[in-house]
Amino acid sequence: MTIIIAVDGPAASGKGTLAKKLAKHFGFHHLDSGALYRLVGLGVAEAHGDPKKEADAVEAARHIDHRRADDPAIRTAAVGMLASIVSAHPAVRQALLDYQRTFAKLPPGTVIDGRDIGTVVCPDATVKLFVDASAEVRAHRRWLELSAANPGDPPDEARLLAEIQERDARDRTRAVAPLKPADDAQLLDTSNLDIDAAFAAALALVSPAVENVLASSAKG
Ligand SMILES: Nc1ncnc2c1ncn2[C@@H]1O[C@H](COP(=O)(O)OP(=O)(O)O)[C@@H](O)[C@H]1O
Ligand SMILES: Nc1ccn([C@@H]2O[C@H](COP(=O)(O)OP(=O)(O)O)[C@@H](O)[C@H]2O)c(=O)n1
Repeated sequence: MTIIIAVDGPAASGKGTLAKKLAKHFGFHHLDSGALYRLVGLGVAEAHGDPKKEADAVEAARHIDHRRADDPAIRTAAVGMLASIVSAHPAVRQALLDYQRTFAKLPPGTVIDGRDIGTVVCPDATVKLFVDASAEVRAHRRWLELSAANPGDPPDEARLLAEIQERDARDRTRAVAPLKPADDAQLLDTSNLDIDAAFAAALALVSPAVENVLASSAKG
């Protein structure tokens, strides 16, 4: 039985950082589901389509190039905004569902981060985390990240905060798979935790469930 750790949360809450570290710790596979939506957003832009048009967004979703998941071009605030617009189309979410669910089953375990992993993609996940932090803290973290990636042209922090708030509001209020904690998710606020402290807290929350499954599969 594959162990699935679902890590959801709003923009720049640190869910990707925690998901990667958890995957490394347990020797599990990691999927950044947000990268899929970012690739769709980028695909629409490159095809000169309209992200608000479901047909344009679905076309891009059917042709995403997974090899570009590490492309820095998808990490910009502008592509984050496009991702949030295309991800509100039900048919786009549907087009990406099979890939995520197939990935989730890779043995011995997977860690997937996103917005709807614990609620829609993997409602039966072994354990679910919902990572959060204040909007100001999240915008500052994203500012540090984008400034480091592009020191010659750092983004405006106030604008980043506004964009993150706009994106979160859209993600939280969309009709399909809105951003919200699953009923059985464990909440982790990282506003006052550095990366090491957040990881220690995340590990303490998920370890009991993971160890439990590992112990019962060892017994056979
Ligand atoms: N607890 C934390 N304290 C300080 N910085 C953090 C923390 N968690 C993540 N970061 C940094 O904040 C930025 C956004 O984190 P990331 O994991 O990409 O967030 P998300 O996946 O939720 O968008 C990254 O530069 C990351 O290194
Ligand atoms: N499982 C997911 C993951 C991302 N998304 C969408 O994709 C956008 C970009 O996601 P992301 O995880 O890369 O964003 P950040 O948290 O890294 O800023 C989000 O704002 C959501 O609109 C989603 O709808 N469902």
